[in-house]
Amino acid sequence: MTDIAWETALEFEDIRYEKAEGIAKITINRPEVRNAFRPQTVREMQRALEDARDDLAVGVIVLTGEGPDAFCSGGDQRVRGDAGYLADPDDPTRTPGGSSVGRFDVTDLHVQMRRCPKPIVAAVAGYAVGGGHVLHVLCDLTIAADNAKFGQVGPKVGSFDGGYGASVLTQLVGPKKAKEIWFLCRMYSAEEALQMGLVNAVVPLERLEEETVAWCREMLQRSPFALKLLKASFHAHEDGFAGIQQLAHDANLLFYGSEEAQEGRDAYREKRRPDFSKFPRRP
Ligand SMILES: CC(C)(COP(=O)(O)OP(=O)(O)OC[C@H]1O[C@@H](n2cnc3c(N)ncnc32)[C@H](O)[C@@H]1OP(=O)(O)O)[C@@H](O)C(=O)NCCC(=O)NCCSC(=O)CCC(=O)c1ccccc1C(=O)O
Repeated sequence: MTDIAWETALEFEDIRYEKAEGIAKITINRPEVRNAFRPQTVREMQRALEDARDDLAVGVIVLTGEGPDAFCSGGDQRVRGDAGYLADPDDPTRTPGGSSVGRFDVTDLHVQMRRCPKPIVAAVAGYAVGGGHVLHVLCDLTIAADNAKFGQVGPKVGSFDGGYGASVLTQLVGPKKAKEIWFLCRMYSAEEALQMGLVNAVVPLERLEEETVAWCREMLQRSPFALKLLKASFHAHEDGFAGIQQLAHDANLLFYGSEEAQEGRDAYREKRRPDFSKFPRRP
């Protein structure tokens, strides 16, 4: 039993989005398909993540799946088209945007999770499979229930994720193990996942939320800006120019708070030449 009072933050169809004590929780709520995501699910998750990012009261985000059977089983294979995913409820041959050419909606979600300045914690019960496994890999931390099972199934079902699904997995478990996971499509227990560095902790199923909330509360005690910069720093070299851009813009954010930067701004507003002579040329 968790001593936290979740309150609905925004209403959605495929997900639940709740908040409490500075924690935002996104729950994929499609247990009838083991929490597989369709394009609408992904768009709702994007909207919730955007809200959690912008809410100054939120410091940590939890991603989880409804029920004990699955965190997420990946893309909903019932709406998989010949070119991505097609899921306009009024016309299953079209995407929600109206095009009859499908798209991979999760690409943007992956980037959003990666760039989100707040830690994202996966709470995994049951299966984290396929595109669902990639979602937990992209979370900053993963707490697993003892019934969790992890695996990639792409080569079994005619799919693969050579993006973050391969590169970040390699960072976590090493290239040999990452290739084993993708090439053989085996399932791994929570204990095996812990041993290979794929998850941070394994707890009894009934304690999953309690433990996840405890980790979140601990992070909420830490400096939010330090956590934001740490996350960006961890990703900087892996994400190339995009990673450098994030760190550089964060540095500019800090620079804006300095007298030196303010002299430039004030001089422009006051229509005078800026005087930077009093500022040190730092070695
Ligand atoms: C997850 C299982 C191992 C769970 O097994 P089990 O507990 O025995 O339950 P089942 O009886 O199999 O399933 C119950 C029920 O759910 C339906 N279901 C389960 N998963 C899916 C799914 N992914 N899509 C649709 N429906 C699903 C299942 O059919 C049952 O329904 P019934 O009506 O009762 O028959 C097992 O269920 C399983 O193996 N599931 C399939 C896993 C899978 O193949 N996932 C897709 C992998 S490919 C993928 O995820 C896309 C990759 C991707 O996201 C991506 C990658 C790179 C770029 C872009 C993208 C992108 O946008 O998609």
